[in-house]
Amino acid sequence: MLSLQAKNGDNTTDLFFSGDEFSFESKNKNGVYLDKSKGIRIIIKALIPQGKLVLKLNTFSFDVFDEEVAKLWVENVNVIVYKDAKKEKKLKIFINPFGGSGRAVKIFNQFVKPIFDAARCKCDITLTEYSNHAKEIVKDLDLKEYDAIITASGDGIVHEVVNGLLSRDDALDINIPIGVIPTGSGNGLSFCLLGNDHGNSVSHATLNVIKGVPMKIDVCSVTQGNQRYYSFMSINYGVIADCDLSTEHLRFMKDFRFVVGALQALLANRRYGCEIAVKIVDENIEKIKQGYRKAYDTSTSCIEDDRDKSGGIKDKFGSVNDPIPSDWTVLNDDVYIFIAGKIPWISKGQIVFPYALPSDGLLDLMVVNSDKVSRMKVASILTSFDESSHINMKEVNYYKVAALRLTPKNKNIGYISIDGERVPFEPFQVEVHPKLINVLSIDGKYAPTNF
Ligand SMILES: Nc1ncnc2c1ncn2[C@@H]1O[C@H](COP(=O)(O)OP(=O)(O)OP(=O)(O)O)[C@@H](O)[C@H]1O
Repeated sequence: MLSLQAKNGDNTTDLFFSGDEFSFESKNKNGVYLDKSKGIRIIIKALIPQGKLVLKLNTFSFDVFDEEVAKLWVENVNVIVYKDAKKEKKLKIFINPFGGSGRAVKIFNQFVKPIFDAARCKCDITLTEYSNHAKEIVKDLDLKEYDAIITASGDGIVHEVVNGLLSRDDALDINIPIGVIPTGSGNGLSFCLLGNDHGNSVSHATLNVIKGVPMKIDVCSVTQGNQRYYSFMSINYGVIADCDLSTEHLRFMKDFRFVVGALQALLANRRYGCEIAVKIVDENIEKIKQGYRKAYDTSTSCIEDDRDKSGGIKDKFGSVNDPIPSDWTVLNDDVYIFIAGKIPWISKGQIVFPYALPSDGLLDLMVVNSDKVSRMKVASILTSFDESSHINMKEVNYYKVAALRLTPKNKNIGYISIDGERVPFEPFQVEVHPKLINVLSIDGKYAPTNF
């Protein structure tokens, strides 16, 4: 990232330059001033790669003697740098001071804020004070005041922001994008946007916010009892839900807590009884793989948004309280793993759904039945997500579905989680709503999963 300033008398000129890693700012009266006859000094603030994982903010300057040439150069560079992205964004930022290992505020002030300042973004910051605080604020936020809502947190605050936006009366007309700065322990959405190497890098994530444009993504509606939740990431029952929710007290371990959770669940030999009913669209893994590749290469994954916008968000398959539609398939087995999701990564190195697409109108579902599967095999499935080799294992059932319902059978064995947040241990139904939310993305895609 570069930040340029040019000064000529007291008039500042908007100067921006960058290749892939640059953005700019013009300078105020404190900038170094060269007399007009001597030219213009251009100050460049650049995000320079430092090693593989971090971008570091540096400042350079050079003098230009012809003001017109300087302006032209800067204007052209500006177009290259920002492309369609809005410059100097006004950001509503939520920081969860207790997310991840509890260092979000320090990380934000030290590494994120200086980059936003260099790019002249305006930051309106709220430190979340309790669970659902961000959701409450977003529900009543004057969205016209901002260009994006940013979470400096894990996926929990993203979930709150999504739910806050979609519980508004104007939910179907909302275009404000969400940007993510990964300071939580999971950070699944950040990995989807930035890939495995940079998903935990706050400097890359900040650059993604600065230079990102809105990208539409699907969101799932989940009905449970008389409640409705929205899920952008995953819905979990079985070992993976246990990994997350039984280890909340181990947050200091960062993502290693998920390993501890898996060991606990397997040693306890828990079986998770349930009935799963699904509206299957595809269950042939080769066809699913080809569909993903084609959609990814040609960017044709988006289904048309032809929803009727009157009367808010409507579930076309009804709710969990309705009879199961007759064309759904009922899988009546106990499971070790049940996870349905809309995004490839659920946390660092955990590419559970390598064929998930942001806006194909479908949910990816993975089920591992507990019949005839050893605990060793479950352990090997859980440790295969980094290379997504689980999709080739015969014990793993991978589906593309439009909707599903899960009814737990054994009372209170395990947890049910939506985007990592615990919900009551009761039946739930999920369906996908295409293109409901925008996220900021530089290239309009999730990172490739390469599998
Ligand atoms: N001040 C607060 N006190 C207690 N809980 C909070 C506070 N602010 C937010 N929360 C809750 O903390 C939970 C976790 O938030 P967040 O996603 O930021 O971190 P994380 O759990 O470390 O990351 P991940 O969800 O990816 O594992 C959310 O459910 C949110 O509602």
